[in-house]
Amino acid sequence: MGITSEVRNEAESLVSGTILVIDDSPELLLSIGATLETTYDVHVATSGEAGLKLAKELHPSLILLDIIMPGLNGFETCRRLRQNEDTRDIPVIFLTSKDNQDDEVRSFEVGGVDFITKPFSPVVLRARVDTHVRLKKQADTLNYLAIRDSLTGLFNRREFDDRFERECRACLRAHKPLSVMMIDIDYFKHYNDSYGHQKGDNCLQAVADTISKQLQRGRDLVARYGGEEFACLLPEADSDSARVVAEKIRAAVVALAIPHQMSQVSDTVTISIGIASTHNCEGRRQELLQQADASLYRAKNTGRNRVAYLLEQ
Ligand SMILES: Nc1nc2c(ncn2[C@@H]2O[C@H](COP(=O)(O)OP(=O)(O)OP(=O)(O)O)[C@@H](O)[C@H]2O)c(=O)[nH]1
Repeated sequence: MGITSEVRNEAESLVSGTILVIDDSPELLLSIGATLETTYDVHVATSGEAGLKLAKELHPSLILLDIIMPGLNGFETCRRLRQNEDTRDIPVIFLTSKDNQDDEVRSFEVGGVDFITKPFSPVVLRARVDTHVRLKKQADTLNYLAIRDSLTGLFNRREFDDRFERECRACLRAHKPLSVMMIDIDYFKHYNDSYGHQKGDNCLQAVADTISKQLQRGRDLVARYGGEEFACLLPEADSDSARVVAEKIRAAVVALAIPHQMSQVSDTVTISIGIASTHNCEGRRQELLQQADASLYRAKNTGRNRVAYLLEQ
């Protein structure tokens, strides 16, 4: 099953997920828990401060947020949730008092998606929570698909370019190096010709998976950059470290031992890798990619199944 159908099934499955309720009233927490616990994993916080902390840890599908609480009130809590990158996309439903239209208007102004009036009807609470959790899952699915390649599940080229730009800025600020690698499967046209396109797709998935597994630092990333070409970004890695990683990736693909009877370098699938590194990527992203490509070209021309690099400049 491909990535697209997997995520679609997930999004269409019965509503479920984690709900965070932020309210200082024990009775209300109990009755909300009793209403939602059969379907959802319900967590509670009794203050805005505790709620902000839990929201970052749990990343819930939805937050139910009381307005009047000691310390941070609901509006301020929501404002802070929206300011934080980790929590800004979590939908918030406010719990408002009956007949307070100002609160209802304000709920939307600070970024709430809905409000429920206290005392609430369990049926209405359930219906609204289900609706917003379902919408959130659909939005997550679309966001996920927008940045992924559907065959391999890796980031797509556009996402690679976006992250490359951000990582360049971060490395510049921290005065750290950065390396990029272009990876290409050797004689892949012959592979398709002799084993068929489906086997070719399986091979691409296996190589993609193997590359991902060799990237161990949290900020390292790999994308499918073209048909049988992958690009890796290694923030804070100089040429020496990038070469170590590249060699590990090359060896791991050899270790897959996928038969390739039409390859002219081996009887199994191999890859070639080109590296470019820099200590100053200011305005040089395109140039770095071209250099990595030029290195890849050299790896191909000097025998394939090898790593070639340009020293950082
Ligand atoms: N199965 C499959 N093949 C693909 C996909 N995308 C690109 N390809 C194939 O990848 C092959 C790339 O071939 P070339 O660029 O000629 O290079 P190569 O045969 O790998 O030779 P070298 O790179 O010089 O070692 C082409 O035959 C494309 O059809 C894909 O999604 N699935």
